[in-house]
Formats: sequence, C-alpha cells, structure tokens
Amino acid sequence: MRALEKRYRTVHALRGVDLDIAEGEFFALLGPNGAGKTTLISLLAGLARPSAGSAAVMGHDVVRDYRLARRSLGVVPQELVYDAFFTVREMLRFQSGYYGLHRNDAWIDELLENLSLADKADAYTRTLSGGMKRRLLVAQALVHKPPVIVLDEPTAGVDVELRQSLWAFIRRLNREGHTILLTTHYLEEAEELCERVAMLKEGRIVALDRTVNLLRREDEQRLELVLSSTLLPENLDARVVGHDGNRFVLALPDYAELEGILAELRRNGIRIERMQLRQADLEEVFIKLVGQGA
Ligand SMILES: Nc1ncnc2c1ncn2[C@@H]1O[C@H](COP(=O)(O)OP(=O)(O)OP(=O)(O)O)[C@@H](O)[C@H]1O
Repeated sequence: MRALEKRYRTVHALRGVDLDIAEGEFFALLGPNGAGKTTLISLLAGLARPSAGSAAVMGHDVVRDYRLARRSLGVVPQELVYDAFFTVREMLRFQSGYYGLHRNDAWIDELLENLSLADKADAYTRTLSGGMKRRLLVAQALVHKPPVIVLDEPTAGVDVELRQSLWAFIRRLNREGHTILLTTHYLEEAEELCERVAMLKEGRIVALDRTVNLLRREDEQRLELVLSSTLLPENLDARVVGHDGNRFVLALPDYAELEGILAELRRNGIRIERMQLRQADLEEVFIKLVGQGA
C-alpha cells in the first residue's frame, strides 16, 4: 500500500497509509472502532476504490489488475451474509465455481473437517448457529486456496474451543506459506499469533513494528493491585494506567519506587489483598499509543 487514501463524502477514512506485508507473514491490524480497518480491507478486496494512492495484492494492483488481485485474496468478512436456500456443501461448490474450480470437493472436505463443519455438510445454511455461520464464512473465503487470507474480526461470537481449532487451522495455512492479515479486537490473540502489528488511528498508522518490539518498547513494569479500597491516595493518581473497582494497575518505571507506593498505601490505611508485578501487555501499549481501549 502506498499513500493509500479513502474519502467517503464527509469522512476521511484513510489518510495516507504506507504498508508492506511480506509473503508468508502473520500480520495484525489493530485499531479502535472507526479507525479504518474495514475500509482498508474493502480497498484490498476491490469492494471500494481508493481516493488516492495505490494497493496491490501479490503484485496485482487492486484497481488496474482487479481480477488477479481479487483471486489472490480470501476475505472473511465481519458481518454474516449467507444464502438460506443452499446447503453448506452446495454453497461451497457454488463459490468454487465462481473461481472456475469445478472439482474442488477434496479441498471442500478438508475445509469442512478443519472447521468442524463436516457433519453439517448437507444442512441448509439457514439452520446453522451463529458460530457455525461464521465458520462457513471462513470456508467460503478459503475455497480457492488464496495465497493471502484476510480475517476481519473472525472470532467474534465463536466459542473458546472453536476459536482454538480455527486458529490451529489458520496457523497451519500460514506455515504452508499463506500470508495472513488479521484484524481483531482481541489483543491477546494478536499478541499470541502475529509476528508484526500495525495500529491504525483515525486513518493513519500510529505504530508499526514486530509484536515483540512493541511490547519491549513498553518495558515499564506494571504493578497490579487489588486493594481494600476503591480509591487510591491522590499522589498515586498519576501512575494509574488501569482501574476497575478495587483493582488498580500502576506504571512502575523503577523497582525502587515500589517501596514508596507501599508506604503511601499503608499511611492511608489501605490494605493490599493481592499484588503482582508483570510486563506491560499489548493492550496497554495499544491504549497508550491509540489513546483508547479496543
Ligand atoms: N460506506 C461508507 N460511507 C461513509 N462512511 C463510511 C463508509 N464506510 C466506512 N465509513 C466511515 O469511515 C470510517 C472508518 O470506518 P471503518 O469501518 O473502516 O473502521 P473500522 O476500523 O473497521 O471500525 P470497526 O472496528 O468498528 O469495524 C468511519 O468513520 C466510518 O463511519
């Protein structure tokens, strides 16, 4: 992507995005609601045209070389759209035909197996549960074995067990050479799966780095406290990076400052019920850079 921009009437959804994702990478695109993630994916998939700049998928320009770009891409969309009058298998065959693949049943079976939909192959799509429909969307996006797989919030509404098996499958495809671009609100997921992360805010990339580097950049320790009080002594306020009831997360740039914090709590008669020291996680880095929660 080069200086990629998208304007809708009054909204400047993307304000000049430069981004290269290497073949075989597992890449995460993070950002708060409205940051421009879905817009960026729509431009890659040819569902919308850039207002300025350019983008290419596997070297194919998304405007000039639309067909090849589209063919190189499998997009798992955010919202559930499905045709109620097909069975799962018919749906996937139909989708294969769209790509000119007429003997695709071996791959379709493998998809169904890996997405735990094998026993639903002959069920009408309207009878599937929400989580099953979502997995069907994944299967649909992958029928043509695209080299680049884009997942837009794929695990929303998918239970933990299936989420695990979905990720195991996507990981396998990544090991086999597929490039994965993931947008997610589950930051732990991005942290666990992705080698590199871009954070988008108001249509611009505000951070782009290897996940480990982003985490290292935030090498401050975090002091997690569960206290007997829901209020903290005033002169500790500046340290607070997280707060929920009587649970507080404080920034601790230096271990030596721990003593002062404990003394301050004691002076105010606040008891410590639980205490833990840890590294900052991706969510905290994200909030600091983007200025709001995901
Ligand atoms: N078709 C459209 N017409 C007008 N404005 C749009 C359109 N699509 C998106 N926008 C606007 O562009 C901005 C970026 O939206 P986008 O959906 O890309 O954000 P997002 O990062 O995907 O958010 P979310 O996490 O909520 O999915 C928002 O201000 C949105 O209202």
